[in-house]
Amino acid sequence: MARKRLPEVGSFEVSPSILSGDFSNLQSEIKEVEAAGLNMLHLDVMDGHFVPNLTFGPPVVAKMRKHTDMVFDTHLMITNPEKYAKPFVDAGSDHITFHVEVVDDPAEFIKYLHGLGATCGVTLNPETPVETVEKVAPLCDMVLVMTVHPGFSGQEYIAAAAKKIVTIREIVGPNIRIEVDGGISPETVPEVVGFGADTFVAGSAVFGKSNRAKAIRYMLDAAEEAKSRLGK
Ligand SMILES: O=C(CO)[C@@H](O)[C@H](O)COP(=O)(O)O
Ligand SMILES: [Fe+2]
Repeated sequence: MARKRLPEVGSFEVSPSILSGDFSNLQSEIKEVEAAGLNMLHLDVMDGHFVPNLTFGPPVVAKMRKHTDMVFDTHLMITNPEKYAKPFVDAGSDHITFHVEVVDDPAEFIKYLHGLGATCGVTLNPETPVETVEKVAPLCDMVLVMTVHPGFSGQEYIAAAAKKIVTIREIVGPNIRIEVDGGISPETVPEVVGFGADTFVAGSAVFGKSNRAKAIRYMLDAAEEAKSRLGK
């Protein structure tokens, strides 16, 4: 089967974060969410410098790549994304999200990522003003809004940070995905759908549950219900 690409806008997508999965059993964790019909897998890359935690690098991505055609939605929480983007793409990352806080020329970097054949996204920490992504968000394929301080799964959703989605939706219009990451669950999904998000990263709310297919269904149902209720 051909490798998937970031889905066009028009659908709600759950991108389950493998950070909450069982790292000793990656193959079966991936198969379970793929069998539930998901298109994307969220890979949280941490360097112990930009964030106070460490996860994995390109060799692990290459091993995971052998087991799935899902879009590898790679969230680089690292100080030097310019240095490591290509090794991740070579290892099988389809989509690269970088933090605006650590890139000097985001527009140039977006051009570079597209040149590597990847789709790309910019993201910003909860305390980073939305103005920092104003110029470059429209150049991306998806914008990621952090609703926790990056570094760990299982943290509480920060509603004040989620409100930035409204402004970002105004900036990018309807044709670019807005992904939200941190504390996303069937309880918080309705609010972010109301703000304009369509792509939901979920660690604890998917891999933290024993029945992952059911957890994913709850999340997508909550999004669809919010959409009809709000007439979106
Ligand atoms: O980027 C991060 C954390 O830095 C996230 O992707 C988390 O892994 C999401 O986990 P939950 O908040 O959904 O448990
Ligand atoms: Fe993430």
